[in-house]
Amino acid sequence: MPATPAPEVTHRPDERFDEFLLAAAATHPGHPAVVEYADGAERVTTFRGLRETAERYAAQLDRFGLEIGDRVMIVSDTSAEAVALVLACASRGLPFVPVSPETPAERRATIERLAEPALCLTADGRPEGAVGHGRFGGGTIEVPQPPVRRGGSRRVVTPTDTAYIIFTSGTTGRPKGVVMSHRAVVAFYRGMIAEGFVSVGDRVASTSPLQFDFSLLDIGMALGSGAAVAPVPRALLRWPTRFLKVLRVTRATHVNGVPSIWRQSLRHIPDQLADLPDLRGVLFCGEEFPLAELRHLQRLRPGIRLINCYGATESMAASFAEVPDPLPDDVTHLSIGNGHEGTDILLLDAEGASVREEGVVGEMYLRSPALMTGYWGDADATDAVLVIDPLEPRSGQRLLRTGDLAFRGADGALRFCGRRDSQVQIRGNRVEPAEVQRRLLAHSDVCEAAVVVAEGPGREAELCAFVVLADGADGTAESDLRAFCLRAMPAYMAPGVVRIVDSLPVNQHGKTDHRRLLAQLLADA
Ligand SMILES: Nc1ncnc2c1ncn2[C@@H]1O[C@H](COS(=O)(=O)NC(=O)C[C@H](N)c2ccccc2)[C@@H](O)[C@H]1O
Repeated sequence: MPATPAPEVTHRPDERFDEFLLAAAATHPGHPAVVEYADGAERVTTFRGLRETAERYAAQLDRFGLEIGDRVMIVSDTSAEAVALVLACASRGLPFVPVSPETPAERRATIERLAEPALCLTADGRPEGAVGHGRFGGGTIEVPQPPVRRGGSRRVVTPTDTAYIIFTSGTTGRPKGVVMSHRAVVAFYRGMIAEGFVSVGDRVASTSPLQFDFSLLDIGMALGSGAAVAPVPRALLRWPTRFLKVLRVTRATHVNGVPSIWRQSLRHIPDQLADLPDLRGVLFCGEEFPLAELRHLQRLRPGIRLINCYGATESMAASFAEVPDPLPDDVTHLSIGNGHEGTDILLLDAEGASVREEGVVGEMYLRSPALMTGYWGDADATDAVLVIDPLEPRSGQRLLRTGDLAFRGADGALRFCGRRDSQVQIRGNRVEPAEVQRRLLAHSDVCEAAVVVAEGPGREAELCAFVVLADGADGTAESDLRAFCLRAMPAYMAPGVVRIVDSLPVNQHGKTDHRRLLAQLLADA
């Protein structure tokens, strides 16, 4: 008798963010919703427990008489309590603004100045003095100096109201607040759930900080499917043996994260990675996964499902593409697909005309119901990226101009090939640093590479490469790597500087930190 498929979760149209995430509480109340790692053991919060805690927090929030649209800043990593508070805020139409506890005080103050939250709640017991500052935990909220009630005119929360604001780095140094409505997030969640990555009973390990929308993807992917999210404690993530222990103890069936989270395990404890009993899916995003590392992961975990998720915070994400297993040796670029269900990614040339030919590079524009409302308090920056449909301007429809370059493969699917704004002219020739990085990664002795552009007044732009060699490849010199590039690309594309280093710095989101590499270069100049 074939096993009857586990009954999936039923959703209804235009659910609020919290209604979407708690839908499974109606059909699977006793199932795990959040599985935390606590002192070597798992601590389970069921969907019923999560809903009850969210209701307690909502009742606590009601005491402050806030108005729909008032912001609540939440300073916490992902946890059952933080997810419950996020759900409570969403149920009252209070946009949450997640900030990591390790955020430097100055940046947190900047975000607070921009967002002007009515409440700023931290997870730990630190008593906060300022008005509206307080703490949350165990279903209670304590604010020594509550905000002044301002009364208001709003009546009900609508799908176009703001669910959250994520502050991400802005090129001008001023953080940009990405405003996401209930409708946009739930539209994205529906598109993602339709891909069928996880199902009831699965456990999705989440490795991104709550302030990074990747964590919100993990929470939506898990809870929206009736599965559990298993937050990996930030302090353990950087130790491969502890990271894998968390995955083992929480019985993670799926792990979501940026590519760099796998680097140390692949290098130093591949056998432990091979032995994890429950792992059957990995979703990665945020930057390209070095292909040698990806192939290594496939060899260690035969049959594992690898998903390349592409997208920007302005739409949470945009596409999912399965990595072929095994990844053919001649593949140099991973497919990012053509947009998840309900979206379409256009490829346009500099004149705004569609690019259809295979292999021709264009810029991606995203047509989607999951687009952000705009940047918080910055209409000009919003208009620069939410542009009128270039194919039909009369409609007034807005598309996200991604700033990302791609080309179509023989299968018609898109391949990411760098950022428009990272292109540089070297001796009059256009160069995409990502292409030089990819060439270096193709060297069998190279396991990590990054290419930055050193430029300044009165000096030629110069490509500088930072390379981490694979274990045992000590004989390879910088000159060998430069010669390797020259064998496949014109001289102006070969990096003028090649630095062999022990590791590459990553930023707070786990992505290669190009700014730090540049600073290193300038400091040594
Ligand atoms: N799979 C990729 N290959 C290659 N370059 C990529 C890729 N995913 C992004 N990127 C790059 O990262 C940029 C977006 O950076 S971001 O705004 O900080 N957001 C993120 O990185 C995370 C993103 N919001 C997200 C969250 C949750 C799931 C998926 C994606 C994109 O515009 C791309 O340039």
